Amino acid sequence: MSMRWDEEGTSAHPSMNGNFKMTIDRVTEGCRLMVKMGNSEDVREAEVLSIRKTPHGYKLYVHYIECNRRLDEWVDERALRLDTLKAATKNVRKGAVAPREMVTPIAETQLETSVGALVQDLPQKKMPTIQPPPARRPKLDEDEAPASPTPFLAHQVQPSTSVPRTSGSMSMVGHSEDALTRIRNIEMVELGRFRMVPWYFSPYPVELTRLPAIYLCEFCLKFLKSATCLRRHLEKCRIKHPPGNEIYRNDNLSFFEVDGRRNKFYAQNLCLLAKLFLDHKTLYYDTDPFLFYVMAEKDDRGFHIVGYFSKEKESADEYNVACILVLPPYQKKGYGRLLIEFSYELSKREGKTGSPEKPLSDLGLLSYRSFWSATIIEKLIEYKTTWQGNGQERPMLSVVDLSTMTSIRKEDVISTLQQLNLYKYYHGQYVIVITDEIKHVYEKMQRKIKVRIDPRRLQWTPRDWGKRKI
Ligand SMILES: CC(=O)SCCNC(=O)CCNC(=O)[C@H](O)C(C)(C)COP(=O)(O)OP(=O)(O)OC[C@H]1O[C@@H](n2cnc3c(N)ncnc32)[C@H](O)[C@@H]1OP(=O)(O)O
Repeated sequence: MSMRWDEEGTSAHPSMNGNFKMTIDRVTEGCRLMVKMGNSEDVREAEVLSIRKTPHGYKLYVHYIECNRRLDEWVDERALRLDTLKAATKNVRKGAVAPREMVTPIAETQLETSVGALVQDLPQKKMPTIQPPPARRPKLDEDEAPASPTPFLAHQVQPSTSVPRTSGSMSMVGHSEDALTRIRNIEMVELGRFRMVPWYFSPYPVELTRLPAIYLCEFCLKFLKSATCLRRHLEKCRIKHPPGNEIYRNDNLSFFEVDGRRNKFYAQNLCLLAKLFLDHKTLYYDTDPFLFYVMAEKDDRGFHIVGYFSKEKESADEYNVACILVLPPYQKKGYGRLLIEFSYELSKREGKTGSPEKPLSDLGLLSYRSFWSATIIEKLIEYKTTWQGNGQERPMLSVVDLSTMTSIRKEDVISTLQQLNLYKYYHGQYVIVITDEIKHVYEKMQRKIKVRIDPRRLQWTPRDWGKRKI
């Protein structure tokens, strides 16, 4: 449900009539109401996830219904359409959200903190105190830790309910409904020459969640609390590329294979960073069973991380990608497609078919659909145009053939053909139909794809992890 703020008219805002004070008191975590979105004139139905009292009134963290969580935001109480309030239907977990009266008002100076044009006017977040979790948590260096030690991660991200897998770079389970992990906790990340506004929660040490920005070494991904600490770190840090073997280089683009067991520090830091932009994954600290394929761009200062995908050393479900990410400054430029293409090149070398771990995010689905379509259409067109059968009839091309040629799992081939409307039931069997229209789609796609993976440049031999110690 969405409407324009203008159409509704600010005069209808309940703050204009006398019962505003009374109504705001009825707003609780879990309730729903119409809210004016921060960066537009749209008004959408939203769920209130958290409420803070500030010297200027209330701030509310809201999730817009049927929208991706990366649009969740802190809004001013004036953005609320209080006359549309619907009481909370589900029980808010005890202890997950601080009752309003327990929240300390935020100092005015803190509210005005801003770092660069990208920073939103967010209050410093004060999380409710939760029992500190058991072992294995990322740590700030001793000399970099804040003077007063605070409980570490305010939340153990590993879900307590039963899960199919309890180790891994990230699990597909645990699209957390916990109020705490539904709230973005890091305001800004500085990585190399970029500043990025995170999309989602990531379990960085709680000390860092109170800062206007956190600073990451772009080569080893160590997180630091200030630009000064980063400067000091950079004087010592000798690494100029991701750890592990460089297994591919074409012009200035490289891929490094990072073993999650041998390079635990890097792998964990990579997962923490990635979680800021991955919503539907839960972070674990056991990176041993994973390999991380990090794509980096080279210049005279070193290899700068662009994105990565992780892959289980041994996947019972034959997944060839666990998590995939392109850092926001590099998104929508074709790098996601390159990562996906690379993952299938690895599968081809392994002589296997593969598929990404489910569920896919909205952007993941778009990217995979686009890659699968382009790859399958390419094979169909190649097949149609290159057949030299010396007058013999062309043999039928099957779904299994397409799957073998591309390493795209059979089910994904079928769903792509269906989506492209190329899979038809004809005379009692399914046949693949290549239309003229699809040739135009193919030409358009070819024009769009600027860079591709060159398989000849891949220096990599698959390993049998079953025989090795993971
Ligand atoms: C298995 C899993 O891990 S699923 C999780 C996937 N990862 C995430 O969601 C993390 C956050 N998102 C990302 O990191 C990136 O958006 C990725 C990796 C999904 C895609 O990377 P990008 O470099 O942006 O993708 P790329 O530029 O190659 O585009 C690939 C296709 O997706 C489409 N696409 C990508 N982003 C968008 C967007 N924001 N809006 C619309 N279409 C988009 C592109 O148009 C393109 O399709 P086309 O060639 O038909 O035009």
